[in-house]
Parts: sequence; structure tokens; C-alpha cells
Amino acid sequence: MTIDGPTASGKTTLGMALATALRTAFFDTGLTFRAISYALAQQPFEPYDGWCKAVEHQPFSWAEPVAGAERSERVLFHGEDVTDKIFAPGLERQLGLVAANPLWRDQIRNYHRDIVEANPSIVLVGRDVATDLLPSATLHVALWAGLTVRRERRRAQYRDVIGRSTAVGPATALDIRTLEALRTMPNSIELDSTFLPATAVLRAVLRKIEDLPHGTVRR
Ligand SMILES: Nc1ncnc2c1ncn2[C@@H]1O[C@H](COP(=O)(O)OP(=O)(O)OP(=O)(O)O)[C@@H](O)[C@H]1O
Ligand SMILES: Nc1ccn([C@H]2C[C@H](O)[C@@H](COP(=O)(O)O)O2)c(=O)n1
Repeated sequence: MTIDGPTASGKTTLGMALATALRTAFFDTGLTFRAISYALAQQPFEPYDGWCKAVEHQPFSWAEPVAGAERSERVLFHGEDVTDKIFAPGLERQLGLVAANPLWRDQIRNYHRDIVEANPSIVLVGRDVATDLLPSATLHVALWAGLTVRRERRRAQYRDVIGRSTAVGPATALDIRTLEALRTMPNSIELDSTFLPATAVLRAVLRKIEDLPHGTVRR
């Protein structure tokens, strides 16, 4: 399954809840972009192929409880747990450069393809995962939420956490292109979560899964 949507639209929240309900792997591709951006900010040169190999994800497990705003999945760079550092303020410019660079995107896509191949049952989160990484997924979710609500959510999420970026910008051209592409794909569901609580978003997706032909999703 794939979940796309702009920053703070609720992709991770929905993805972890779905992975828990369906007992699948969960993988947030944004963590790779963030880990590479963090590494580039420390050491600004671009050994495109080597750095993706230095990134290692320790995936979220549905069997472990998640505490508050924290993620239970971790991302390592050259063996160091950098999960808390990659959400630091000030990395936005670097993130934009990595996300807009086709050479980085190619390397990151190859790294993500290996993960997808190793996990046939997976909930994949991130921009363009539906159109680029896994167009053949059983179900694509396009999640949306208004800018003001997304900003409020992010501020509330990190209100008591030190060293986290709360910057939330408008939906990007990539977000909008992806949403338009998803509208043409038959096995996709579009949800505007602006006024929907997270539980209602999860329920709507689970209902859609129930409607899929019998046996499409093993539970
Ligand atoms: N439907 C919802 N209603 C209200 N709050 C929500 C909803 N979905 C998620 N949230 C809250 O909004 C915050 C951001 O959600 P989340 O981290 O899942 O977004 P995201 O799309 O994964 O963000 P990012 O793009 O930065 O990875 C969290 O605090 C989460 O609890
Ligand atoms: N598949 C992806 C995942 C992420 N990005 C970009 C978008 C953001 O600039 C950054 C971090 O993503 P987030 O954690 O906010 O979802 O990485 C992308 O271009 N493609």
C-alpha cells in the first residue's frame, strides 16, 4: 500500500496504524531524504552512490507500542542513530536540494526498491511512492489537509519536544502532480483529513480495504 500527501497531512500516523491493523511492515521514505540531507549538511560533497548504502532503517514494528510523538522506527547513518537529528530545524533548504536533484532521487529510488522487494507486504509512505516507486500497489491513499491545519498539527506535535523543525510549507508542485496522477488510478482513495480525526481516516481506509476483492489483502 502507498500513502502520499504533503507535510503533516498525517501519512505517518495513518501508515503506522494501518501497518499495525494489517500486521505489515511500515516504511517512511522521507527518512532517507532526511538522513541524506543531514549528512550533506555536515559534509557538503555528493558521493551519490556511497551515501545511500550508509543509510540503514530499523523499521517500525507493529508489535511494539509507540510512545507519544516519538517514532519507534530508527534511521542510522554509518551506524549512528541520527533519527532525532534529521528532524532538526534548519535542514529544510538541504532537503529541498536533495529532493529536487534527479541524481539523488535515482540513488534513493534504487535503495528503496531493494527494501520494497524484500518486503512484499508493506505500507510505504512518502511523496511520489505511488507514481514512482510502487505504482502496482494494491491500494494508493492520497491524503490531504489544509495548510493552516497542517501547521497547527505540527506545532502541537512538537510543542514539548526540543530541537524539532515545525516548518510546514504549502503543498509542493510534486504533491499536486502526484494527487492529479492518483485521481487517474483506479485503486486509489483520496481523503481530505482537514476536518477528519485520525481514527476516522483509518476507518475510511480499512473500509476501502474491506471492499477490495476477497483475498487481495491478507489479514
Ligand atoms: N486526521 C488527523 N487529525 C488530527 N491530527 C492528526 C491527524 N492525522 C495526523 N495528525 C497529527 O498531526 C501530526 C502530523 O502527523 P504525521 O506526522 O503523521 O504527518 P506526516 O504527513 O507523516 O508528516 P511528514 O510529512 O512530516 O512526514 C501528528 O501529531 C499527528 O498525531
Ligand atoms: N518519497 C519521498 C519522500 C520524501 N521526499 C522529500 C519531501 C520532503 O522535502 C522531505 C522529507 O519528507 P517528509 O518526511 O516531510 O515526508 O523529503 C520526497 O521528495 N520523496
